[in-house]
Amino acid sequence: MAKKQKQRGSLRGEEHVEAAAAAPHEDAPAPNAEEEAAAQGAVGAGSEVEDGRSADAASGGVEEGKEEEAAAAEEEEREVTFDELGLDEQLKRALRKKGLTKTTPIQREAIPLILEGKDVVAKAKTGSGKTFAYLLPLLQELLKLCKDGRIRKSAPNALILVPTRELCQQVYNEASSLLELCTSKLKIVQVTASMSDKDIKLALSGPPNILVTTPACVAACISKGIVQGSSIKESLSMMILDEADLLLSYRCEDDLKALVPHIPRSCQSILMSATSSPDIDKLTKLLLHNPFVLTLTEVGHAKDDVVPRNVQQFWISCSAKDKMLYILSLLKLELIQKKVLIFVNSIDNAFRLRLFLEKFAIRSAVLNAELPQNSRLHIIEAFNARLFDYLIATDDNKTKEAKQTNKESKKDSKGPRKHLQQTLDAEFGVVRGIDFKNVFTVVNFDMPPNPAGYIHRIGRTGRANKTGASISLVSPEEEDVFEEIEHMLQDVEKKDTNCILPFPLLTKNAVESLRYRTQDVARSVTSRDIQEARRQDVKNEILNSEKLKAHFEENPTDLDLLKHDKLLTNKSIPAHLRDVPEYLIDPTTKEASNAVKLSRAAMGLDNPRRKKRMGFRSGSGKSSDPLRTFSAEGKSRGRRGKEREGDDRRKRRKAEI
Ligand SMILES: Nc1ncnc2c1ncn2[C@@H]1O[C@H](COP(=O)(O)OP(=O)(O)OP(=O)(O)O)[C@@H](O)[C@H]1O
Repeated sequence: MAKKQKQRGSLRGEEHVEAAAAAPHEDAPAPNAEEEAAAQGAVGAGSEVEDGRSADAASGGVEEGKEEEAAAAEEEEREVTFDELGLDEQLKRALRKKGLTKTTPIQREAIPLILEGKDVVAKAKTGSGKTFAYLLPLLQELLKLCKDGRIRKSAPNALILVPTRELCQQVYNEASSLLELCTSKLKIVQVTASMSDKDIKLALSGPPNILVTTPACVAACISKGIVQGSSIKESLSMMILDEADLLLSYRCEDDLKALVPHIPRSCQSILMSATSSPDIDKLTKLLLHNPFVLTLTEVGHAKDDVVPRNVQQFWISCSAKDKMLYILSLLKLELIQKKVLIFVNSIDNAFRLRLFLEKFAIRSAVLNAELPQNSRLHIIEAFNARLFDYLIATDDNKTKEAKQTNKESKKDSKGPRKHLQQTLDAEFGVVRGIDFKNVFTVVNFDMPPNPAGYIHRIGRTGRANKTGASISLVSPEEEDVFEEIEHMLQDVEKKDTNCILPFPLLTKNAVESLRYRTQDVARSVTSRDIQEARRQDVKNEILNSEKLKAHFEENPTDLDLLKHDKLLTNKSIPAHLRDVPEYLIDPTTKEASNAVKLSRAAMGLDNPRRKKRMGFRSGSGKSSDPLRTFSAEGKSRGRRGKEREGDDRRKRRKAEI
């Protein structure tokens, strides 16, 4: 049962439990103390990042009962293993096989409550392991119903609702990877609005035990009669609202309201969220019954309510037009740790940045809402597998461009399609809950529109207790939102000091030494180049996406065959742009850059065997290259098919040269 929960009274009739968090679990592949020190020396020189627990002790305030509090904190920080939570033997075995033994704080608190059958609202910071916190008890409950022969079969028994398709895929993958390791079988499917009604019907025939989907998609299934409301009422035992703080921002309210009449009173509902907001209260009232509210903070260190303690936050003040210069300095002088996720606020900016970096031999990929879904998933998986180090992402589908393109695509939808129609996916969300693996640095090239956006962006690093850093490039026009973010962080930390520190490793000299080259190159990236690159990228990705879909389903580890960071232009890069001459780098910058490299080596990030250990195959040769063996005719081809393939291959080689 949940350890050391403190009853904090009642919140509008709900039981409110505040559970203090434990120390970092050892299972998370966090760097060891030396690595950590090296990393901090590199990125955090001169910073005042505190240890959560000592800060907590200092700010504890109340003299009385200090000892008691310390004892309670010690108990709270005790590591709890999955074995202690009363989980089913097959789930415990599956977790062991995945190398997971110790729970994260949210898991050790939420799992027992959910296993008791309670409705639970769980709020815990990004990357804290909320997915397993609900998946494990959910699977346990369904395995038990199956075993007891009490499973009802007219519709899915459990519904997991998430805001975006990317999250559907992610949750589906997590659950499937556990189920594959269990002996009893449960059927899980994901359906999204991108599927045809026929495919959805097929997926739901059976029916599955678990359905992972978006509120919009499930509402559409009910209204089209693909799923009968009465069947849901008869079968549904559990419903999860994951990333609940984002569900309403994806305009899901009406869809969720449409679902309410079909949810049986007996259904257990769980709501997971990374932040608190009025939206959460709204959803709680709409869908949960007298829930336990779990709010996870790091033993009184409230800052960790929103930003993980292991993430150091920095900022750099610069004009909007100097941002290219600053990002180039950070990357080219190797002052930040890879992998790097760079956020921009528009797709054009993303391509402008990609083209600009490319001219300095820095390869990156762009992730945005106009790419086909398969490509987006491949990009995320390839980035996770360390096949490239820099990913530029637009994180919001409510950009000016999105509104405009959506309007245009509606207008055009009946007419013939000229060229390639670029539609933005309303269910797209890059930042939103995506579990990017091993991102060390998040860069806000453009500042997010609000503090919530900042929290979700920063949450892509420092996941599962790993070390991370964030750097925000703040122009004078963005100072208001930056102040808002700082105030929000100070408010939760209840401190006057700034949580976001000036980035200490980039000197004025270092920046100025690159100015001359940067200005020239930045000017050479024209709007026409950007439009062309953008159009070409979508076109390539659509082709790749269709061709490779089936192949990747069968060979999920062949990711490196799809190069998302391929050069957009085929001009060769002059040597003076490719390498920064030694004489331009001042001694301070050289020292800082060496420290970053050292810390990278200390963390084993340069070790090629590491990739192998992660289970990813390297280029597996011609025969398994889907781009070389695919044909529009399918698997069995005659001579004509082979000839055509040969032609394609020749053409492709030509195009690649
Ligand atoms: N007990 C554990 N030990 C080690 N790693 C874990 C454990 N539980 C989860 N993880 C890993 O931690 C990472 C983050 O987990 P998850 O995506 O569930 O976080 P989250 O709280 O849902 O984050 P967000 O709010 O950003 O969506 C994942 O890579 C997951 O595999």
